[in-house]
Amino acid sequence: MTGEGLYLDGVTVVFDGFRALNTLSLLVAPGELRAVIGPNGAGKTTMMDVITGKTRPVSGIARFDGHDLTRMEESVIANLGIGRKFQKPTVFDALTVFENLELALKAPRGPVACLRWRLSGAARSAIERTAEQVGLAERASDPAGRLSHGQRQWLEIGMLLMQDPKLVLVDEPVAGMTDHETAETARLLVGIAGERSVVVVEHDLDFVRALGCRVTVLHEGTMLSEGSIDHVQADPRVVEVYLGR
Ligand SMILES: Nc1ncnc2c1ncn2[C@@H]1O[C@H](COP(=O)(O)OP(=O)(O)OP(=O)(O)O)[C@@H](O)[C@H]1O
Repeated sequence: MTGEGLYLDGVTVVFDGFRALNTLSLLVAPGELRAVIGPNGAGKTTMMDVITGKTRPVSGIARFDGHDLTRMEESVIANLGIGRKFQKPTVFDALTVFENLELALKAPRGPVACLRWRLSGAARSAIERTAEQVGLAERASDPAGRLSHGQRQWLEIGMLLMQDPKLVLVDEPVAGMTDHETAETARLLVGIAGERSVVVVEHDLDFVRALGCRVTVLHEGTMLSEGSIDHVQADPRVVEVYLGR
């Protein structure tokens, strides 16, 4: 992997005089998997919003592979290769798993281009590879509407992967999942990092432990602690504001 990765330094976001982010700094290396935890209102969503260009900081640096994210439109940032998965999946229930992945594939745009668009062998293999990667190869011809809650989340992660992103942001992926699905999701996310950076916001600490990655704890819009899950769980400041509650 080449490039600078994600670089936030001194990022401050103010809503009506309230500092939702307060000089937040965060470095995520190319290929790194990072978990972000913190109490409600800590600024996790706002941080993701700054990275995708939805929210503008009043000060600080936000860069991805050297590109200044604070000056780019959301669509331009998406085209840089930053993909975001929200909590609620947006898959098409009537289409099969394969068709959902096909739709998400970078295809030529415009009506004429679409008419000429035929699924090439390479595209088909990419779809099959992704279905395998997200544990849905056996379900490729089933309508997405028949998938379980967890499988739908994986399909949406697969749809993001079809765009070949360099950075994937994932918001509370295991909320509402069974224990088995949660364990599988950890395995899936570990598997997709390496080729790309992955930032996961999550409250479920058993799941975060299963990710086996560096953990950043946010509190009141800034970084409170960072390190292995054992390190942050033993940090008295983290216990006081988050774990001890
Ligand atoms: N558009 C907005 N206008 C005003 N205040 C906002 C806005 N968006 C977020 N905030 C405030 O900023 C703070 C940080 O919110 P944020 O949603 O980023 O926290 P979070 O860590 O994602 O919380 P949660 O775990 O509950 O999702 C909160 O106090 C929230 O009320």
